[in-house]
Amino acid sequence: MAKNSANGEHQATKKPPPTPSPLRFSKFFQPNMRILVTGGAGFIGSHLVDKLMENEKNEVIVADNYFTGSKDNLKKWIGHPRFELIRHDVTEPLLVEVDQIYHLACPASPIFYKYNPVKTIKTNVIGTLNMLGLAKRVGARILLTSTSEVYGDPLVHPQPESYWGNVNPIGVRSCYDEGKRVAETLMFDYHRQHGIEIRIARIFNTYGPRMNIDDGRVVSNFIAQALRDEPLTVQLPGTQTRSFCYVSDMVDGLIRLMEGEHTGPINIGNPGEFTMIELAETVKELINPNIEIKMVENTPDDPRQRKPDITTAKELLGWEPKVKLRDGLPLMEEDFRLRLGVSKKE
Ligand SMILES: NC(=O)c1ccc[n+]([C@@H]2O[C@H](COP(=O)([O-])OP(=O)(O)OC[C@H]3O[C@@H](n4cnc5c(N)ncnc54)[C@H](O)[C@@H]3O)[C@@H](O)[C@H]2O)c1
Ligand SMILES: O=c1ccn([C@@H]2O[C@H](COP(=O)(O)OP(=O)(O)O[C@H]3OC[C@@H](O)[C@H](O)[C@H]3O)[C@@H](O)[C@H]2O)c(=O)[nH]1
Repeated sequence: MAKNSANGEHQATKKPPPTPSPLRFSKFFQPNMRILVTGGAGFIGSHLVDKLMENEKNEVIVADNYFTGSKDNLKKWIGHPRFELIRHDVTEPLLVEVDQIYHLACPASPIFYKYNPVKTIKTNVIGTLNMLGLAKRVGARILLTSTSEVYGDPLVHPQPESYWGNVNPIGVRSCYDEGKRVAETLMFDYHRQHGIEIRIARIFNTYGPRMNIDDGRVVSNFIAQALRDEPLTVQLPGTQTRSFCYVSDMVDGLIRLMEGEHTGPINIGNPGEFTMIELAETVKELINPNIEIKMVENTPDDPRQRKPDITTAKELLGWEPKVKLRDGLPLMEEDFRLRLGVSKKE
């Protein structure tokens, strides 16, 4: 068992970080916090950018290759003096002077991460190496958005951070879940070997406005299907469970982790657990009671259960989610209605 890693006990021999720019000590220059968000044009990333931009002391730089993200998600910030957007693939090195790095860049929906698995694993491994190299060079603190998928098809339920997981290393999901596991390893090796300040969030299924309409993940699929009067496609057996976190809660957890004193890994997710049949029934009840629920084939290695143990997040970050599924779904419905051009029937 890992020795309580969530308590930040992996301190090891620390080298001092590089000396900050002389401007940092200038009496006349009050520098802002310069923050890089990789994958900031995506779903969680763009909500994180919105929150970071609310603080006038923050300058935000987004680096994204637009594989699953879009400039549209950031349109309100383009042209803002504290905001910069760079088309950049994290598998290539990046040199920017920053104080913090939120490293999110990686396709997250299974249909997208399986589309080009070699690219997905390169994004996780080479992309994380590049961002760690940057953190080392400029002395930045770096937060990795890891995933509940590091627990694979978990044999321990709910999943605490101390659980090492049950992952198929050669399956069709491995490019993502093994990729994230290696990314976590790299984070800790840079921390132990080079004294880099790291933070690791293990994110559980997150949903909310701005998800791609055809993203392929279950909540966006069901809402889009309900609004298009199409059957809700529950993949067999339908008894598999997930725990869904609303995006504003997620962003709050990520910022607390970055600003706090603990390396993690820390689970960030909502412990409310639902079977996929229950989720379909809830969407049907809330959005379109006339819709059919259809059972369809599943894909290999689909985890049968998933629920975060968030004791660590509560204790170390003072964080817990506030938005219940029944309250979050209508907020997402509103956004999907606008984008699909489907108005509510009176
Ligand atoms: N949403 C979830 O339920 C969830 C759960 C666990 C972990 N995560 C993690 O959170 C992060 C964000 O997820 P999301 O749901 O917002 O996904 P998303 O697909 O909406 O966003 C990912 C962003 O990364 C960009 N990107 C992908 N590959 C890149 C590359 N090589 N270089 C630069 N940019 C690249 C995409 O264009 C996109 O803007 C990911 O790291 C994901 O693994 C998400
Ligand atoms: O239309 C659908 C889509 C999906 N599903 C089911 O819904 C469950 C959740 O599937 P999703 O594709 O939304 O997401 P998964 O939980 O499999 O993976 C996610 O996990 C955490 C993150 O790292 C990623 O966002 C993603 O990999 C699965 O059991 C899947 O079989 C359906 O029943 N119907």
